[in-house]
Amino acid sequence: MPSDVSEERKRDQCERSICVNNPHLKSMKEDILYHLNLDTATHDFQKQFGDVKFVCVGGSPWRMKSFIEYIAKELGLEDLNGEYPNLCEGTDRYAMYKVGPVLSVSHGMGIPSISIMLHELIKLLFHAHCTDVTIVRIGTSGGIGLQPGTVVVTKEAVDATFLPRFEQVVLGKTVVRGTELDFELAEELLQCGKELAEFETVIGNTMCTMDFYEGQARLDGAFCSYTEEEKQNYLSEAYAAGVRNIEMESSVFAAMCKLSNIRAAVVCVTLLNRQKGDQLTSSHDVMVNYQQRPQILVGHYIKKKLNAFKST
Ligand SMILES: O=P(O)(O)O[C@@H]1C[C@H](O)[C@@H](CO)O1
Ligand SMILES: O=c1cc[nH]c(=O)[nH]1
Repeated sequence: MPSDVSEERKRDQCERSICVNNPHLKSMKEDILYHLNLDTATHDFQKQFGDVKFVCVGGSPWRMKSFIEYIAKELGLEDLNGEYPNLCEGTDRYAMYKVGPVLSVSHGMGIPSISIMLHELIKLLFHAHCTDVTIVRIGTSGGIGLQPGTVVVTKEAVDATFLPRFEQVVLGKTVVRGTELDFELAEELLQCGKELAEFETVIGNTMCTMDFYEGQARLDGAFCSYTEEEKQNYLSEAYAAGVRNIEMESSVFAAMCKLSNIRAAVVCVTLLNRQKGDQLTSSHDVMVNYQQRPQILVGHYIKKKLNAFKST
């Protein structure tokens, strides 16, 4: 049987429970999620996290704290003292907050950083016996051919050659993984953008790069070996391939969520139009406003879903 068919079957059997595919886990007495400063010996994961249905992740700990404050208010779950403890206290690698069924986790910058966090987060959800979880990356990005402040819901996460794949080196060999996201979820999020009508929301491909400067064809890094014209040609090729924004985590995020059978989406605001420049010149207030947009959109989606659960 081709491996993708058996993988598909395995996934169907899981029925939206979290899939980990590691035979070694069973023989471990305890599991230490080192970078989250959580472990199965001293924490009851099922009790603490078993009710999680929505996970939002983003690069900055500050953004993920502000998201939990926002969603708590939206869901009427505000803490009277305004206290939202960091569940990863004791490590400064990542920050994690929870209100009701919503978990908010920071992942730092770039593929290696989000990948480590996702390994540990996926195991956390697995140990907690969570089911039917939706995970959304709420991030920032550089746009192509879009007004700054536009929110892009990712259709496909592509690499720097515009292909929907993520390459991981395992035991010295390159393993290529698919980066499909949940199309239905992306459509629902786009619809939420339309309902809100507070800012432009579009669907498009997101290019995930290994670097912010040369990797994203910037002219303002410490090194640059190409001309402005070559930069513009590359961005035009990306646009022609359906790319509407560029960031640094979507491909591994999509690949790992797909492997673990978690419904996933990427929603990033564009901070600038890369065809017009490289430096981020908007004021602090404008940047803060832009960063809130994916939070507002995903907050609307979560509220809608929870209201729908209630009425069934
Ligand atoms: O979630 P964030 O805003 O961190 O995502 C993008 C991609 C990189 O991590 C970072 C670069 O500024 O922003
Ligand atoms: O241009 C940008 C802006 C935010 N994040 C990126 O990765 N690129």
